[in-house]
Amino acid sequence: MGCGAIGTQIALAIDSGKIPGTLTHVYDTSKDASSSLVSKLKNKPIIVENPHLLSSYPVDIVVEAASQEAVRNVAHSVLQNKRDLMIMSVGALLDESIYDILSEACEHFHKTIYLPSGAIGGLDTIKSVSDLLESVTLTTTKHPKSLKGAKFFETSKIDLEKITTQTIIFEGTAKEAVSQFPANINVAALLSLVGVGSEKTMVKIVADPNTDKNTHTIVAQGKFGKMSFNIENIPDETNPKTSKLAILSAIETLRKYCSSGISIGT
Ligand SMILES: NC(=O)C1=CN([C@@H]2O[C@H](COP(=O)(O)OP(=O)(O)OC[C@H]3O[C@@H](n4cnc5c(N)ncnc54)[C@H](O)[C@@H]3O)[C@@H](O)[C@H]2O)C=CC1
Ligand SMILES: O=C([O-])CC(=O)C(=O)O
Repeated sequence: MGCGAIGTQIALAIDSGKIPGTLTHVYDTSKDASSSLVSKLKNKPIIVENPHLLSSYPVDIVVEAASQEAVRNVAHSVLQNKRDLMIMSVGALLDESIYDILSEACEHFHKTIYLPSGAIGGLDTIKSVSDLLESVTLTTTKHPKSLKGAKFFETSKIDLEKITTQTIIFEGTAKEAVSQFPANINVAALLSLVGVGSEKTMVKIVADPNTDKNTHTIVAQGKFGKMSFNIENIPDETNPKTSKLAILSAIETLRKYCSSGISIGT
């Protein structure tokens, strides 16, 4: 579900055998996007007419790489149809009612939702010390063009076109960040879910016209000590909002899902 930057690369990884699975069906609200994806593949999946059909076939897992709205509309029915689900638009899960409904559905239908680490690392360590955490902060720096189109700019006076030096665009909680920048800061949602929650995880978003990277800096402190994690991601060529690592992390999660053998890491 979602045939953009992430969905296309996942499909190509299945087609090339890197992920040992079969891609049977795809869906995108844009027919051009789904047709363009299918045209790139040797083994052609069926394009379905509505997203609920994806889980009506006997598949093992449905992969969401579309939008928070797609998660809100389709995630529950996927679990109800007894399919596992991988979610990239993790920001949708910061709505507690959605989180609770999906979490209960996982238990009820004995299914799992997979959230790849996306564009960051360090989630394994933060997860391990979660009971001892006192603070978690995330600073994300992107080129202004990678922040374009965010809901935040509908009401803000900041004009991205006029930014000439590093400028702090937003400072606040992960909850606010994810609602104002839904396509930019899913990583804040991931950090919130494994750490101190979305009201206590603090986020700073910086626009830097002189960078060609999507940089995420995480600092976590608590009764275990202090850790910091910095990553300078190369953005995807087709969608500069999305880092190459987010795509690779989705591919690795699915590769692991489709493989047996030794599993390394927390
Ligand atoms: N967890 C993480 O670390 C990361 C998550 N993301 C998120 O993953 C999602 C996909 O990212 P990209 O592939 O880079 O985006 P993209 O914009 O390149 O592609 C998204 C595709 O989904 C389609 N789409 C949008 N709403 C839809 C819906 N309701 N149902 C079906 N299709 C729909 C669009 O037409 C588009 O073709 C986005 O929500 C993005 O914010 C992106 C990067 C990192
Ligand atoms: O890919 C990235 O650098 C992060 C991103 O867009 C997100 O978390 O939504």
